[in-house]
Parts: sequence; structure tokens; C-alpha cells
Amino acid sequence: MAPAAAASAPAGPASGRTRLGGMMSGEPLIRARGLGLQYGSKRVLDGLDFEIPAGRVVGLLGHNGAGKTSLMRALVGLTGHEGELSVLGLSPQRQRTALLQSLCYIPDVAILPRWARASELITLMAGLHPNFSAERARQLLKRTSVGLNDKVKTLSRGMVVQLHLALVAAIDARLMVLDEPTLGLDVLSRKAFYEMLIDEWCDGERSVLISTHQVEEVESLLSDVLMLSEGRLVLNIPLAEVDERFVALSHDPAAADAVAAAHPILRYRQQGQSAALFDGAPPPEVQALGQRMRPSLVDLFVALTRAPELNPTIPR
Ligand SMILES: Nc1ncnc2c1ncn2[C@@H]1O[C@H](COP(=O)(O)OP(=O)(O)OP(=O)(O)O)[C@@H](O)[C@H]1O
Repeated sequence: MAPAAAASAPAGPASGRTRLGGMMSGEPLIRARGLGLQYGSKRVLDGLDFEIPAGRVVGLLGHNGAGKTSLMRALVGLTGHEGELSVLGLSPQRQRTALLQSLCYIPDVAILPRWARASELITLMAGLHPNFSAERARQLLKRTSVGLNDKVKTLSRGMVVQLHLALVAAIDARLMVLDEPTLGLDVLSRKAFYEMLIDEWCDGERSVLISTHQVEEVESLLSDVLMLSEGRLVLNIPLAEVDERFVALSHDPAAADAVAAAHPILRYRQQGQSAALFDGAPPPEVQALGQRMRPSLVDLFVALTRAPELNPTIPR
């Protein structure tokens, strides 16, 4: 595959920059070059190059074991890495304490101390985090069905997640890293979670990196997608550019051989029709055999993360 497009705009001229904490304005919030990670003899992340600028909602997608959690752990300094990694202008490993002032990381949103009341958690957070606003947390809690006096052990899983997000979103940070935040939630709770995240935390300057398996559901929320397969980045693209790069064609079954000869990265069925997905435009005579459609993120995911032996047309 062609080198992945950076999910970022280039940084502005150095002369126009001002310093914000550990970084210059206009610099990406995350910058990785040749990022790798190995556990024993197992290579888990391999040569990742990407940037996440300010104001983005980035989906981190990949099959089970693709390396999503490992990447997030490296980003927040919980594990070592090879290559260059800068998060908010800091080295996650060497400057973790400073980094955590401006970064929220939630490995599992549904875990809070069962004995605590919501009001006690707010008091606790106010004591722990210098950028936490108790007033903001109380405001955010009003969006949920959780009362200030409710104890965590009396809440449903969906309510715990809402409470956790209210607490975290009350931190004035620049980057939020969420590892499968809606795991185990029903569709209404997932919707409520993402609505609160987008409405209450994303302000055009902050960025969020979310890993999830619910690819269809997050497609409309994301500005960019990073896709991992077996520790490698197989896609790094703003959603707005998917249409320019990938071409999906629905076609008559009679055209199947001619379409297949143009090496689609995926052949599938869409609304009862045969369809093919191409990385780059197929020749005009092939395009004329079908109708162009918008490729979905799910189709891209299937095409780019299937085991190579099942998908020999994908260049590795
Ligand atoms: N501490 C560890 N020691 C050894 N191997 C590990 C460790 N943590 C993760 N791995 C391996 O690294 C690979 C990537 O795991 P990781 O948890 O990052 O994947 P993931 O994409 O988050 O998966 P999932 O979607 O299932 O949560 C897997 O093969 C896993 O077995």
C-alpha cells in the first residue's frame, strides 16, 4: 500500500508559533516516527508513523490483538517503545507526570470504587488533579441520570460509564485517550456516552483518540481513522478523504470477472448487489461497469485488516 496519509495538517510556520505548556501551538498533539514495541520475542507494534493534531476525533481501529491497547499504553507512558514518540510535546516515558496534567487516559471507563458516592468522587478528583473542576463535573452530571448522592454500587454499568465520563470530562486537558470506552454498553448508553463526549469535551482544540470495535457506530463521529493490523498501520486518513482515495463500485454480476481483473481490495455485497472496493481509481472502462458508492469504514476495515492469506490482493 502507498504510504499512509498523515491524519494531520502540517504545522504552521515556526515564526507564528507560541509556546503552550510543553509544545508550540500548531504542533501535533501526538507525533510518532518509527514507533515499535516488542514483548519478549513478539513484535506488537511495528514502524508506526502518524500525527494527531489539535481538534480531531480519531478512531483507533483494529482486530483483536492488533495492538490498540499496546499503542495507547505507549502513548501514556505505561510501556516502553522503540522509535520517536512525542505526546503534547513530551516524552511519555520520561515526562509522564507532566504529561498526565494535560492528558486523560481511561483504560476502562466502567471501573470506579463501588463504595463511593458521585459527590465523594468529585471531591476526590478535586484533590488529585490540578486541572479538575468540581463545578464542571456537577454540571456534566446533570446531563446523566446519576445523582450526586448515588453510590457507584447502585448504578447500572451504563450509568457508571456516564459518571466516569463526567468526572474525566471535567479535567481541563488537551488530549483524551479512551480504550474501548463503550464495551458492554447497550446502544442507547453508547449513544449517550458519545454525545456527552462530543458536546461537552470536544471544543475544536482538544483531541480524542478512541479505540473501538463498533466501527459502524463511530464512523459519523470521527474526523480521522488510524487502522492497525498485526501491529502495523494499514490506514491513516481523514474521513473526509476516504472518498477521494477509495472507490467502491456496485456492479452487475455479469461484470464480476472484469471487475475482479482490476484487483479490488475487497469484493462484497451491498444492498443485494455485487460490489468491489478499490484503493485508488480503477481504469475508466471498469468504472463504467458499475455505479460508484461511498465506501463505508466497515468495508475498509474488512479489506485492510483481513488475514493476508485471505486477501492476497492487499500489498503489505
Ligand atoms: N504484557 C504483555 N506481554 C506479552 N504480550 C502482550 C502483552 N500485552 C499484550 N500482548 C500481546 O500484544 C498483542 C497486542 O495486544 P493488544 O492488547 O495491544 O491488542 P488490542 O488491539 O488492544 O486487542 P483487543 O481488541 O483484543 O483488546 C497481542 O498479541 C497480545 O497477546
